[in-house]
Amino acid sequence: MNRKLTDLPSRERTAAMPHVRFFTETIEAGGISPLSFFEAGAFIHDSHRFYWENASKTMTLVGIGHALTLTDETGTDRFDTIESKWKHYCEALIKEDKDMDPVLFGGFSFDEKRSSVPSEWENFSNALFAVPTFQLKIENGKTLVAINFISEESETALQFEALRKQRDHLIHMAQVQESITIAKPALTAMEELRKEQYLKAVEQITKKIQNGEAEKVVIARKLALQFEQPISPAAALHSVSNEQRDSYNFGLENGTQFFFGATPERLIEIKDGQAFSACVAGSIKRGSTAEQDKQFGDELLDDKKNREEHQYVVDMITGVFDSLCASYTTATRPKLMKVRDIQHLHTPVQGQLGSESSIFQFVKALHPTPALGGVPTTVAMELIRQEENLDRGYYAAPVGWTDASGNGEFAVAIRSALLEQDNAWLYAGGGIVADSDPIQEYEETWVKFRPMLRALGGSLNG
Ligand SMILES: C=C(O[C@H]1C=CC=C(C(=O)O)[C@@H]1O)C(=O)O
Ligand SMILES: [Mg+2]
Repeated sequence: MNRKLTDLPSRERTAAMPHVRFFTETIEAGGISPLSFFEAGAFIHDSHRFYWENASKTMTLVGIGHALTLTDETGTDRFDTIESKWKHYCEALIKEDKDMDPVLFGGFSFDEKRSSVPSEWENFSNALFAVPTFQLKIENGKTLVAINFISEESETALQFEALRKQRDHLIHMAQVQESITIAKPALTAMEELRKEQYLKAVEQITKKIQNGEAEKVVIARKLALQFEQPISPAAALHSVSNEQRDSYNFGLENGTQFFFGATPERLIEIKDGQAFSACVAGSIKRGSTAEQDKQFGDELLDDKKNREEHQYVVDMITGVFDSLCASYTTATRPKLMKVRDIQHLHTPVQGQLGSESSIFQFVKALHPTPALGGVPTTVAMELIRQEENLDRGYYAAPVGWTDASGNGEFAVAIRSALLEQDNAWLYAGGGIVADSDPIQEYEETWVKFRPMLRALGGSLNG
């Protein structure tokens, strides 16, 4: 194989990292349903799968099995840790021109200071990323399947041949045998956890903002759902893929747990030297008629509180682009972003990448944007820890992928849920500013729970 070194800037090898060789081999396959491939993967590599569908529906990724797993226990340096580990492996990559880049897919925790209170997120470290053993990518009408294989050994031909056989079996199952389980088990219980504490927190935070202790703080809350049967991750993905045609639909499997969602909010996309982000903050529900929908949208565009909530996000993201891009452009005023269950104020930002700016540097500089944290960021983070007192886990944090060439895309994992067998935890929050009203913010979180309630079969009426 001709060795093609990736052109990532070389970085001194992390001493503790093993000396490895990173093989990848791509074939073009006939039509494969990504969800059938995901489903078939359960028979080969249960508990180590991922799914990604971009919002524009131009690219779908499915990962089966872990050729490489990267985690972070430090918390504070989780972005740098994953970036340096990934660069180390990329430098060992051996690929031919016909091969697609291996992808690294995963998510980060929202907060480096994890809650000491036991929570459903205990089995998630501060970052969980994987290079899949079998990687399906559907883009530009092409269906590509790659084998990724990392080894410290010199003789790997037999292992690679065995992987080719598994790959062919996986493709055959996905094309011929698997049908997606779309059954939605009946909901047996739904609990609003600590509703009164949430309302109290919004009231307290609003007062603190009025007293000048902060300008904006996002406060979230949680629903706990119980079902008659365990929920199939493939069925959950099948629902969001059909119902949420304008969102990033994602799923990350970790043992018996599955974190998935349908988020409208891009954090950063890097493609061929261009950087793209989206300021999404300020919300109103969809109307029940086209006329009412337009009326609500116009109301949102003219609403002082929501425009203020939105502007904090624009100021912060354009500030990051100013520092990491050679140049950037943005819109002078927000437009409406209408997705299935809600409409938002939306200001896109686009820039020409600066020479040393990587996707992980953007993720580190952007997270948390004021759409998920607040202003000032450090003050808002402390107030979230004190008043919201919820282990957000990977909710509202960056989730997405990058490849060996520095391209990639991350969204923020809102409109999301964590599944474990017959349990589900759903998360939703909202930006609190001086003019916030606790009941209106509470109602807004019900609108944001809708995508996951719809996908899981819960009542949409709050
Ligand atoms: C924090 C959430 O939404 C954020 C993103 C868009 C609009 C928001 C809002 O209007 O409050 C929030 O900043 C969530 O959906 O849980
Ligand atoms: Mg809001």
